[in-house]
Amino acid sequence: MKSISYDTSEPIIALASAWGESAVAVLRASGHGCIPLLADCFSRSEALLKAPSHTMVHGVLIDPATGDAVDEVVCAVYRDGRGYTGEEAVEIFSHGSMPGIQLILETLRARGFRDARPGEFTLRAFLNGKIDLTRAEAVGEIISSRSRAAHAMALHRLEGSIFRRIDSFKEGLKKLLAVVEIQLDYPEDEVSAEDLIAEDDILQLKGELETLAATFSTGRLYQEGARVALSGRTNAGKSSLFNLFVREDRSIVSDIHGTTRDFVHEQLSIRGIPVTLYDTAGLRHGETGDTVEREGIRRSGLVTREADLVLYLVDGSTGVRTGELEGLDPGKTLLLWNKADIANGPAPEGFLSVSAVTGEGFALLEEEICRRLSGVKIGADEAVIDSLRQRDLLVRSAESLAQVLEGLDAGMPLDAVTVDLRDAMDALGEITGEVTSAEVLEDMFSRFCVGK
Ligand SMILES: Nc1nc2c(c(=O)[nH]1)N(C=O)[C@@H](CNc1ccc(C(=O)N[C@@H](CCC(=O)O)C(=O)O)cc1)CN2
Ligand SMILES: Nc1nc2c(ncn2[C@@H]2O[C@H](COP(=O)(O)OP(=O)(O)OP(=O)(O)O)[C@@H](O)[C@H]2O)c(=O)[nH]1
Ligand SMILES: [Mg+2]
Repeated sequence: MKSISYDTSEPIIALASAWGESAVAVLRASGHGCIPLLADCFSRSEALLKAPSHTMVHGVLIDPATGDAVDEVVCAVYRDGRGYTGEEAVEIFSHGSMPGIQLILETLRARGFRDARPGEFTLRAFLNGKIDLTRAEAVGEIISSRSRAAHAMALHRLEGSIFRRIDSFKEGLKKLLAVVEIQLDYPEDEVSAEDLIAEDDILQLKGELETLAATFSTGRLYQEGARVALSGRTNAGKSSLFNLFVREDRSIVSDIHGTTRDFVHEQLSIRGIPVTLYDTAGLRHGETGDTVEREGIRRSGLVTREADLVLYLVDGSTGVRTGELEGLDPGKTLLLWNKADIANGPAPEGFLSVSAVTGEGFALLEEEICRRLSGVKIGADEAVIDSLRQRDLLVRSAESLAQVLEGLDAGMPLDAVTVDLRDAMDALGEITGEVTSAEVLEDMFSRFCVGK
């Protein structure tokens, strides 16, 4: 545990801001002795050496080999045990010039810094006990978040929401294990596992683990988004509804059947869920269009098949054609009764009434899309996971508890049941990083960006 194939005591350096021209760039240096190393190539060497933690020093970086100025910078100083990495660190705010950044990196490499590996600053923060693994993962998740909702959820995790949940699960298990382990020390007392372990407690804990594991699909949804396709016969109003969603005249609308020839798509956000919305070529029954239209319909069919949710529009002024709803997958189809403003009658059972022209029913439609995609409603302060690693470990922990319950039912001896209890505990320990192999750490942090 905690033995990584590269040296975590060496001073490291990396560009922390994006690689490119910018107003100001940030370079991070971390590791024992990095302040004196930098002071050797700084115009105000004494000021840097004496700077208290969490203060800034302005000066000029100088190449000590030549005495040439490298760049005018501001250094932020973090003393041992403080700051992000929990070790001596300096952030250099330089001009955001690409050749300038390269020159700084070269100068510092020559002074004994080595280039940081991806995620190495965060790895050090973990190894130095500044953050647990759920928070370390949250840092990566914040950076890669693709929607505001995903960002807010990841920030919540950085603030410790998952850590606290796991910790409370661990507390519950710890109490159970304490009782059991005392008993194991006195094998002469004949107490059965069933007498010691309350099945209800295990059942409840198992349920909570499964509930948290299940939030993974929500976390993924808000991060990766969903594909939603508009489908239906020609002239049903798909392109009109598409334009209402994207709030511009993106797709051509006309009363000519077969106006949309090829699918069109746009990115949008529906109640915080990133959605790729597709407008497709309308379907014709009986009559066949020209070859271009047929190819458009074929391509649209592929889009519909791949979609997570299909909004199937029926023109409410002409109604449902016989057989037109056959072959739709009810699991991922939302039936819409469009043109409610001029429809002959109310929406039939199972249809949601909307009008792409007046906007009637649109808010309800958005709500229904959100409900259908996420399945569950997530409160603002609820913990949601977005890590496959955490999900798998939660499932493993819950499975171990299932084993405990089976063991109790089968009248298994106490020591056998204890093995499963301990495994449930170990899986939780892996989530926060108390028991984690070097391979897991290397794998996790290698997916971070350099400089993080
Ligand atoms: N300049 C800068 N901005 C940054 C970061 C950074 O490392 N540097 N961060 C990196 O991701 C994020 C913020 N994370 C940080 C976490 C801890 C500390 C820190 O100095 N902690 C002190 C306590 C400070 C206090 O008293 O509030 C400590 O642990 O001693 C700083 C930034 C985003 N912005
Ligand atoms: N009154 C009314 N007219 C609508 C509504 N939605 C669409 N229309 C009209 O219906 C006609 C067809 O609309 P489109 O959005 O082009 O229909 P489409 O489903 O994309 O048609 P294709 O691309 O041919 O498959 C247009 O004249 C629209 O103005 C609605 O809710 N109410
Ligand atoms: Mg169209």
